[in-house]
Amino acid sequence: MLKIGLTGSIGMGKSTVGKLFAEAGIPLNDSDAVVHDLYAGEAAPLVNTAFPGTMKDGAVDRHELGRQLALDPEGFKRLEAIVHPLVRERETEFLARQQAAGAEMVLLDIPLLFETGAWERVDVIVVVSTDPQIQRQRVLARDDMTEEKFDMILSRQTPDSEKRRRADYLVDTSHSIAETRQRVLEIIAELKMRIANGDFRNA
Ligand SMILES: CC(C)(COP(=O)(O)OP(=O)(O)OC[C@H]1O[C@@H](n2cnc3c(N)ncnc32)[C@H](O)[C@@H]1O)[C@@H](O)C(=O)NCCC(=O)NCCS
Ligand SMILES: Nc1ncnc2c1ncn2[C@@H]1O[C@H](COP(=O)(O)OP(=O)(O)OP(=O)(O)O)[C@@H](O)[C@H]1O
Repeated sequence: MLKIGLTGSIGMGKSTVGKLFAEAGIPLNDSDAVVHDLYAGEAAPLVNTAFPGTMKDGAVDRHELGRQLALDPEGFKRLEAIVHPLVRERETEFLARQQAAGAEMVLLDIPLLFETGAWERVDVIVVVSTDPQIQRQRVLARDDMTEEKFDMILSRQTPDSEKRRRADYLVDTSHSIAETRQRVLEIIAELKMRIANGDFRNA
């Protein structure tokens, strides 16, 4: 089973591209979605112990957590020590399920693919990118986003230039969704060909 790692900096279009792979029939594990799910229950008491006042009705209040982290960015280390092992467990379960189902390839959407060393456990790296102006425009258009928060998140992520350099495949999201979908289908077709050619030792 081929493991494709999907990554990209904030606002580059990673989630959108992940969905396009899923629509094309590739099983997807979305780490940001897993975090959302964990915050809705399982992880909430743990996060609240480390960051008092961040639990509301049994779930993590992301706005309050984001506010506390903006005041103390060092807190990310404590938060990641709680969240990342749980995310990793869910990923392992996903892979076991897909392997049992006989999937030919799967997509792991991991925003921090390079930062956490996850790149070492995937077979192929797909990086989603666009130019910095489009990225900034997209992100600042979101509710609950400020220049400060955007800059803080960017500063915690591997630079786009390095991501592009380390990519096996690049998806440029500067144009229409239709063009992006074409690119995704092209990558899938090429990977299927490479699997058939025996290019990957794990697939
Ligand atoms: C800081 C939090 C509360 C902000 O929540 P919010 O809903 O406002 O933003 P969202 O989760 O959609 O993330 C916005 C962007 O920041 C990126 N991001 C999230 N966490 C991190 C991090 N620890 N380091 C760098 N970038 C991060 C996301 O990939 C995305 O590009 C939230 O992102 C969080 O709890 N992060 C810690 C968990 C984590 O490390 N997630 C990364 C994927 S496993
Ligand atoms: N060709 C395109 N491909 C992908 N996204 C596009 C494209 N054109 C416009 N967009 C828009 O750009 C935004 C990208 O958001 P998306 O949530 O996919 O980014 P992300 O990289 O996953 O962000 P984050 O890292 O914050 O989770 C969406 O609003 C999407 O509709």
